[in-house]
Amino acid sequence: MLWRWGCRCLLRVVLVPGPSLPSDSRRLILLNMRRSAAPSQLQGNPFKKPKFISPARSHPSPNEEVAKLNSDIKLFEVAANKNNFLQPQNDPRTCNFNLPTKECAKGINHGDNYREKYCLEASTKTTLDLHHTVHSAPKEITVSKGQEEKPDSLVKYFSVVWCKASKKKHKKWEGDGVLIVKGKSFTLKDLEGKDIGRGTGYKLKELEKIEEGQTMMIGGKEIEVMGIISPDDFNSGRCFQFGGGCSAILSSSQAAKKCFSNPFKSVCKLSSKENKQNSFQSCKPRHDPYAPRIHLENESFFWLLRNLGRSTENLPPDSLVMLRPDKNHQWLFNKNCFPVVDVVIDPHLVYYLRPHQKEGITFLYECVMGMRVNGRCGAILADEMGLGKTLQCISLIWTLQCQGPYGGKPIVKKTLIVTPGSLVNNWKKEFQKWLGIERIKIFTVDQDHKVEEFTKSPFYSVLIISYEMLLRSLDQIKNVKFDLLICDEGHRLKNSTIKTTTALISLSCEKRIILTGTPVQNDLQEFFTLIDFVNPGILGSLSAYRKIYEEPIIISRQPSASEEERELGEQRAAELTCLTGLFILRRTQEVINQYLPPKIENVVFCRPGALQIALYRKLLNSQAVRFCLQGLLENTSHLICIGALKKLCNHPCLLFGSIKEKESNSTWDESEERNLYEGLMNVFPADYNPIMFTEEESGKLQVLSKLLAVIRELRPAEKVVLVSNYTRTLDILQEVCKRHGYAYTRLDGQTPISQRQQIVDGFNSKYSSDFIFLLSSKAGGVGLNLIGGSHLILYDIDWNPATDIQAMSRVWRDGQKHPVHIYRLLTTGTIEEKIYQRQISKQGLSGAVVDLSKTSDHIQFSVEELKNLFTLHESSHCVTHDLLDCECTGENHTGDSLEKLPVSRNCQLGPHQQKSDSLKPLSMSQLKQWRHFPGDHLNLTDPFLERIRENVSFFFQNITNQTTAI
Ligand SMILES: Nc1ncnc2c1ncn2[C@@H]1O[C@H](COP(=O)(O)OP(=O)(O)OP(=O)(O)O)[C@@H](O)[C@H]1O
Ligand SMILES: [Mg+2]
Repeated sequence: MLWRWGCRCLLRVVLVPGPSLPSDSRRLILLNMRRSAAPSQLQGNPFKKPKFISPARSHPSPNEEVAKLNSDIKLFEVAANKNNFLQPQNDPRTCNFNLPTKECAKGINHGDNYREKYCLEASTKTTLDLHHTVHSAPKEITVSKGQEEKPDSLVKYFSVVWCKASKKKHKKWEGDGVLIVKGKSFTLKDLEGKDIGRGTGYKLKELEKIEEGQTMMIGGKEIEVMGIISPDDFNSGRCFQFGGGCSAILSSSQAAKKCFSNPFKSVCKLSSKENKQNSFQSCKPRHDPYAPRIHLENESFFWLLRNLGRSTENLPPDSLVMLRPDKNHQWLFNKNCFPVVDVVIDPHLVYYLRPHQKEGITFLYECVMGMRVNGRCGAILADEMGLGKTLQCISLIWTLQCQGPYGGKPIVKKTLIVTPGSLVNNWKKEFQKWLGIERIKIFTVDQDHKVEEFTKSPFYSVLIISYEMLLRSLDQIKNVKFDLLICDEGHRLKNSTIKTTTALISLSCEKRIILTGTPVQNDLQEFFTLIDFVNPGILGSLSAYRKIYEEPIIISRQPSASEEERELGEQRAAELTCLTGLFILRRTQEVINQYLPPKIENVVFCRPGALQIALYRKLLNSQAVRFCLQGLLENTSHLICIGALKKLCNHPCLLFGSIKEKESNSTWDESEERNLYEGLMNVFPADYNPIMFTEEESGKLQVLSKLLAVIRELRPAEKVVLVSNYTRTLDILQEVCKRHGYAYTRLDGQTPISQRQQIVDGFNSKYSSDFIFLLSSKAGGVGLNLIGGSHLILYDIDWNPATDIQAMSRVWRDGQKHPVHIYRLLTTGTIEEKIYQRQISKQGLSGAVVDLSKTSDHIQFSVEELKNLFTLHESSHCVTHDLLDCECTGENHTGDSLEKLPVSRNCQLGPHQQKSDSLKPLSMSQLKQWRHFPGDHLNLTDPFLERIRENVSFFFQNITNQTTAI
């Protein structure tokens, strides 16, 4: 009834008191009052009212309460163990109220019926029943003086609202109360049971007529009768809990419904003390789960829901509501029987989230809450680069820090984020970008800000630290109880023996998330380590895992595998995918393509300079290379040869410098490198000075120089990210910048962590005058957002495709305003082409990106492979194109139709990609579909390529999100 009266003005004629009443009460009163000040009128949610503590009984200690609750839970547990938990439980002390049926588990979509049935009624019953058992009736009310000798039937109880008597036209009710009418007297009590008004000498006849809506004066107070209270509700004290108004004439559950019928009016904001007192009372979602504010951009979220077996009917389209816990979950995690409350993502964030991010947050929430795999709280979010893994995590942290499904209690107090050094401040920045500086207090660890500061202060809830610092501060970190652990770029934990992994494993935090854009997929043992880190023990012991999964899968993929072995391996792989797929999520770049500008990727085959060719020949004829090819040298000798050839491709002066360095070394005479470098110095001009290097000496440097010039000329407002794996090479590129007067900035391994974000921000700023960002891919290849640049030039190639893919993903990301141009420079016919071929065929074979830390040191080469590596193809325009078996004559081939071939970038485990119809590795096939043409082709439409063609033997080009003008 309270709600019905809630917001209207009342005009009432009230009773005429008898002559013995005080004069102010004796008048006939015309009341016209607003009723907004009484708590019952204000809040709507009676649970927010001050709790009544019976003066007749000392308040039970928290322990008593817990003991009581525990015994209740035990009852429930027994019932659950007997598989009875779907049957209604009539014992009011048990937690039967909180056992939703299947419908409940549909989760995200709670229709009205559902809300009524499970959220409101059940939750409130909990509260009612528990209060019933904890508090006894306030004796001074039921047996107050002068009332004892009269039978209860003569006593009547009413719920009322009251205010001081006044002649003001618009009055406000000041509070809820309980009116006790006995014989000819009234007593008015407030909700703490205190007498606040008395009156005697009324006519019995009039007293009998008191009814709902009636207003009257008593003891200097005006009151309005809201409803009748049953003796039971009065004796139990319940009427004092709920403002009297909802108890008497409504059954408890009805009352509950009423009290919850508008649960979104205000958000519970209780102080910690109040929180304790009202632990069963904060049962409203923090945000409106039904608010129609935003529109989902596309179908993918609905698709996900359907895939998860959830109903999409009546789905509130504009709010993001997390799955409600099912009965099992409640049984495991809701030991205190708190009412179940919707967890709703902050609409402020939802407004910005992409559909795949909403999906991702839902996924992460369900994982860390242990809803996807019973009792396991780990997840791997392996979205490709730039999909906003950071925002998804921030949304999760913010949600869990403020909300929870049980009584709304937050799930997470402290979060630990471990990330590569260059991203520590990026995380902080992202927190500020999405949540501002007030909502969450972030602490970042660096030289000047130690972990101790975080541990001593209750102020911060999120600690962001680099992997390196984590090792140094492990002891202090272990002293903090973190509820959520996020390992960014977490593929580095693939090795269980490295210190970082053991350190992180040693933390007791159960909810663990690994973020990675380049997950380990090809090495099953490393895969195990990552899985075992987030969900310890889920795959059993390592030895069991090897027997059950690893061995059969590996055997099945060998060419000699029997049909039976192949089948078994595929089944095991499928099983492993199925199990781990519950807590691994990977989406590819395609999901955000529509939000990004066009991307023009180019592989540019640069003709080597004359000096390069002469030196290359000499190196290939060296004793060291010959011995390598005969298998006569130590295992690692070929690596020295490969290293020398790679340096030469970047620039001959690098090779010159390293020979000079070696020669000055005292061990030079016995050095293996002597065999490689012998006679090489004679090939350099006699007066060669590496400091005075020229661009003409390196094919790639010539192309780079022209490329920078044309970008500067055609797009003066655009900037370039220039990436290399080597700092020495970066030195050369830096020198080129200086010579041409290009403003630049640089980030490499030597850059202090504390300065890295500043450098990135400076470059991204539209006010920055920097034209070039020199980036070491090892130091800053992962995670950085360099959207200030719209041209990215990958100057050299890495054995590991993941390293290059990571680096190339720095500019084509959310926030990029210009079409993005990516240039991968390779020296034609050299080892660089071979590495590229290996990269793409390896990708194709595995159907996955590979582990970032794999370098050539880990690669085993057969003699055949070494022969191929150590061959210079001087007459080919492009060896890679020659290998493609392309029917084109090399003249502006527009590529095969993309529809012809399955384009799968699925990086989960599963049936081997070789099963694909294509006999060729997939990526090679994909490359064939790119536009390709020789450098001397007549009609180059791309103005940038047009300008560099002189030094280029061949181009491959692929355009994503093509619009008209590039
Ligand atoms: N919904 C969004 N709307 C606008 N910008 C977004 C959105 N989500 C993310 N971004 C921005 O996109 C950029 C890339 O996000 P983020 O760094 O989280 O990517 P990531 O998935 O971690 O990639 P990586 O694997 O490279 O680290 C950031 O600048 C981020 O602020
Ligand atoms: Mg990232």
